Amino acid sequence: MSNLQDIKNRFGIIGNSPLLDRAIEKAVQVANTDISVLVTGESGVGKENIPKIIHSLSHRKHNSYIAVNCGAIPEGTIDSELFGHEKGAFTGALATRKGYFEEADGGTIFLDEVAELPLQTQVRLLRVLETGEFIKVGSSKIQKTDVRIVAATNVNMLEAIQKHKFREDLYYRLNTVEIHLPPLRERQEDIPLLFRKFCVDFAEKYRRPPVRLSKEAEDILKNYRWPGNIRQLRNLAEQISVVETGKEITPSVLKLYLPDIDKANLPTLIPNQNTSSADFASERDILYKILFDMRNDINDLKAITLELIKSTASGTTGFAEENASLIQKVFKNSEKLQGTYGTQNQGNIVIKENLTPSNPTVKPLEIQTNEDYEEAEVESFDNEVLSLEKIEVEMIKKALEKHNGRRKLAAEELGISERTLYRKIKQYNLQ
Ligand SMILES: Nc1ncnc2c1ncn2[C@@H]1O[C@H](COP(=O)(O)OP(=O)(O)OP(=O)(O)O)[C@@H](O)[C@H]1O
Repeated sequence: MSNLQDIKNRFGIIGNSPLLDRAIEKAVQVANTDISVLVTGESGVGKENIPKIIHSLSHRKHNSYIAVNCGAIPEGTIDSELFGHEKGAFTGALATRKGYFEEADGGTIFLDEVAELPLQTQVRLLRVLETGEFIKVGSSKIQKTDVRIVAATNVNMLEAIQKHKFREDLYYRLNTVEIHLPPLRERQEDIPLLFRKFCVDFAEKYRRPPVRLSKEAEDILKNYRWPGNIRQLRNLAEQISVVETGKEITPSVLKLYLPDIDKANLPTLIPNQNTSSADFASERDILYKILFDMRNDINDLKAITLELIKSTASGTTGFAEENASLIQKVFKNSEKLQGTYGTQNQGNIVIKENLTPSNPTVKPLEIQTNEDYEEAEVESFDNEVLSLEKIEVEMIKKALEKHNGRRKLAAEELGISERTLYRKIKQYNLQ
């Protein structure tokens, strides 16, 4: 199959812009070679489609296609994930395990967010690219694999090289052919097409009448900057399809949803007469921080419990001595946490869900103080308190919405690393 429209249909790609067509044509041309391809373009432009096209039109199509998000794998385990490990290579390596490069022998590996690879992994990757050789973690045996690599990035690689975050030699090996996907603002003609298609899909999914777009609203969509690209357009179409069901979308409706025109989708705090807006901002920051600290402590506690279970099961003693530092860390932190609550908020912080009229799927947070808490009706209040996990999901969604899907900025706002954010997006299936 090589007809452009057939390929678009097969992979659900919407759009007729010459820049998009050029990218797909290039993917078709290189598919049947083993050349390494680097797919570049901003976040949300549809880079994931390109390696799929390449694999399915290549002679490797009957073998494995493995997509790996390099940004989502913790640094400590990425070598083992990619190249495998021997039994006993590290604590927890209970058996020998194949890595993706061994699993994908004869097939294709898509390395998404390749710029996130740690430097030591870049060295291993360069070796696979040059010789097809790799060594499992904890082994000295050289193994061979025959894998086609397609990588993707939304960062400026030359800048990453300059900052010594990415190896220059690896960049040139990966970038034998570059396929660039244009940002949505450079594909204006595709915007109404994409929007309509997404709205029809969501109307079907949610069993509602589809919305219609007025000519004026269409012009606004075409001239908007779309910093989050197609991902942002898709999210917008979903929100509108659910909330404005069956309506004609006019500029005034549309403006409610475009984040840099209307900030209504950000978390809102219940105003307290004596509090300035600067205080609200810092209170929100403190809340973010407390929530993420709490989450980390819970994970540490889980680790201790697991160790405890294991040592009980195997009948070994000395658990407390062996884990003294971990135990100390967890309990020190929890004291700190109680102190923080006590001084910052003098009691309970209660977080409630609330629906906005403009968007019932987006739930801004309200923060209540102790006084409010005493006034609240306990029964209904119990139902409204969010679980920690739900709060975390909401926080992440808000931060992503606020920054139009730009994970770097969202991670900065949340006070977590980009890598942690990638993991959480995957964990909660947020994008
Ligand atoms: N041409 C297109 N037609 C229809 N849907 C598209 C198109 N391009 C992208 N999408 C959709 O947009 C969303 C984002 O695409 P994708 O995940 O491939 O972006 P990306 O460039 O890999 O982003 P990131 O760099 O953040 O990983 C996906 O839901 C995808 O299905």
